[in-house]
Amino acid sequence: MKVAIASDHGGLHIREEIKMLMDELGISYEDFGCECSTSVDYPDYALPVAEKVANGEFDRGILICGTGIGMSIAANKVKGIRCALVHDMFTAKVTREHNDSNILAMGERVIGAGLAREIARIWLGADFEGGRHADRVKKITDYEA
Ligand SMILES: O=C(CO)[C@H](O)[C@H](O)[C@H](O)COP(=O)(O)O
Repeated sequence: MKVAIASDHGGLHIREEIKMLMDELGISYEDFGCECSTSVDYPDYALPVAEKVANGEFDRGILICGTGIGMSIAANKVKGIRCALVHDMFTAKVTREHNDSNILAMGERVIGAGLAREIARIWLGADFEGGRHADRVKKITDYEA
């Protein structure tokens, strides 16, 4: 699995934590910034990552900002993206199993690095169940088309 990861200035610390986790898990990733701790605009990071996942260059994406909301709103504008904003471990699992989410968004001003790490670990390891959930996801992709 190849993961594209990015954050704005509000998500720098969790981004580093998730990169350490992926190193430990042997998951290949590319970091698309931001490079600085000064203020940047989350769409400049969410949209390129979402496009790289949508076009198949990467299998999954992880986006972090202050709340995760801006990143998720922007990413979900890209056709083919199902970005889930997650701040608990139950939802991390179910959004993979039921929604086949291909981008995970989290907010560093909402949860700590330890919980973010567990959420990412669960989300990266969970599989789509298909079946009735595939019919529901297809209704979304049909609408997009
Ligand atoms: O988009 C967001 C809010 O939904 C993100 O949390 C941003 O990180 C946040 O808006 C940045 O705020 P700042 O006051 O410019 O640091």
